[in-house]
Amino acid sequence: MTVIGVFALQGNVREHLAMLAEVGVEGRAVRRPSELAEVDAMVLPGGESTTMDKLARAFDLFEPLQKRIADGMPAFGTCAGMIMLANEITGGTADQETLGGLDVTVRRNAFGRQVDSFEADLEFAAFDTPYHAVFIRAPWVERVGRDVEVLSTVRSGPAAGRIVAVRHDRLLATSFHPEMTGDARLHGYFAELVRGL
Ligand SMILES: NC(=O)CC[C@H](N)C(=O)O
Repeated sequence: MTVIGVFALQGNVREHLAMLAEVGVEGRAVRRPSELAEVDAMVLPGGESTTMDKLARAFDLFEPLQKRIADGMPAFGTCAGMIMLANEITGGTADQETLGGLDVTVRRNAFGRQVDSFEADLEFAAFDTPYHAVFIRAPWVERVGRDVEVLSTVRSGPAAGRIVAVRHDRLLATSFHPEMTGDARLHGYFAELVRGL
């Protein structure tokens, strides 16, 4: 039975667990290395990436997480979670570190201060109908490596063309919060990826 952990030191943990339940996967909150050792994959939620970085280190989760990801554990990073997975970030604080693994450069708070949050309908090749996405002080992807697949971009407005969902092998990342709108299709997509291994 597949078990997907949710990084539970910060962020919308309950909402992600509810989405995983909806797509028929056992979800489990992960706060300790011993809990990480028991899951097949991880969701890294939104929140504040600088705080997540510090908390992960304070709870001795940073290195075990980094190692599991480097060893091929699937991970789904959303918003701050996307930042945590990125190999490279811009707009970070001087001492901010990421777990890495996802060959992209991500710009933090990219959509500008005046647009703290917004919603947009996105197209995904894997879905028949648009996916309604909620962005909160969101990052965007500025560079993608050769093996990274762009899953979705903003369709209109000043940020048109900006990359907001990517997949790199077993790593999936979105700029937005897929746990907030009741649409479990991205969690379903991730669960399929994990089950297919
Ligand atoms: N909603 C979010 O996760 C915001 C991300 C936050 N701006 C960061 O840089 O970590």
